[in-house]
Amino acid sequence: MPIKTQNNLPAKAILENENIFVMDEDRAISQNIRPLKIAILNLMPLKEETEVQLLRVLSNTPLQIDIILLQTASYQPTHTSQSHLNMFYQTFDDIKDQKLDGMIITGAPVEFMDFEQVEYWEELTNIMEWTKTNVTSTFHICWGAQAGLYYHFGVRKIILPKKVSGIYRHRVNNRKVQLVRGFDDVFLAPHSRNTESSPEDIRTHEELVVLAESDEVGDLIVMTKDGKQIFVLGHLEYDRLTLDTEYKRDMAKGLNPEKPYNYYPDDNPDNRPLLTWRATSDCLYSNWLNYYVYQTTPYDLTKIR
Ligand SMILES: CC(=O)SCCNC(=O)CCNC(=O)[C@H](O)C(C)(C)COP(=O)(O)OP(=O)(O)OC[C@H]1O[C@@H](n2cnc3c(N)ncnc32)[C@H](O)[C@@H]1OP(=O)(O)O
Ligand SMILES: N[C@@H](CCO)C(=O)O
Repeated sequence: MPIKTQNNLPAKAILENENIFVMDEDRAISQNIRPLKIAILNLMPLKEETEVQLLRVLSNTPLQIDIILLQTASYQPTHTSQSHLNMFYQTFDDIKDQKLDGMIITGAPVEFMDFEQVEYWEELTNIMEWTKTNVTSTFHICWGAQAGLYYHFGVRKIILPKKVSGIYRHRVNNRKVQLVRGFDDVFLAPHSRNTESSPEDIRTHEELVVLAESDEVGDLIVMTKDGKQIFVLGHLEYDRLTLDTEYKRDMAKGLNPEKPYNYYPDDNPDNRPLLTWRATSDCLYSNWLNYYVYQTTPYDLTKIR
């Protein structure tokens, strides 16, 4: 660490309570290194929750990170207060003349729409196109990953017969690749989605490599061979209770959801879920920041190609 954000960002206080923001500004300045510039295009409706989750995983490295929070301009979010957005968020227009070391494009609950129906699709595709020349490595999550695979590689999105929700077992296909260095042969990771990116389309594209997959729910980690684009089709950033909240929300709506798989002790929703994916999540984000961002990015950002 440390992560540099505006001091009054609520996520900062939450993570300080977890002892995450451990280095003070004076020490950070005395280190005399260039902080990494990482933008988070936050497409999730519960933006503050996502901020906490992503800042937590990004903070598990010795690197200094400057965070830029981005919202869409062509779609105005409705579940995050305007004052929070005004205070902490910028739009693509504000930063498009900069170069960045890394960018994260989050998930979004728009799976059932065709990509082109999503109100900010044109803006998102402009951003994705821009990342190819202005960002060292871009990390896409869940719907953001499906959208990136579709935009960059034409990988189709397929609606599943029923929602995938739970903690699934995955295997690593090639542990020598740096993104999964330090992973165990098998590991657990959350998924929460009603769609998947076509496994056939992914496998027929020679630029794409599948690094981790599950017999039950398919692909989890896909990347381009050059590491410039990472696609994570699950939610390793999720908190202990995120799937629980989604399940109980859908119960309350009368949607009769299935219990998240392999999640509650004794499969009983009254029991506190065990956190079984945090070490993997920390390892994945640290590997990304280290090998695909820090070791790859030029000291002079204008030299990104
Ligand atoms: C597949 C994945 O990537 S998983 C990630 C998504 N998961 C989550 O977001 C989990 C948390 N979300 C939730 O629990 C719910 O979405 C809630 C409770 C926040 C809101 O649910 P509802 O009120 O039923 O949905 P609502 O119709 O208001 O739209 C929800 C979100 O869908 C998105 N959305 C809806 N319509 C559109 C549209 N036409 N274009 C673009 N985005 C849209 C927006 O992100 C919207 O939230 P926002 O306006 O705050 O950005
Ligand atoms: N994670 C999402 C899936 C829907 O896009 C939810 O259950 O809210």
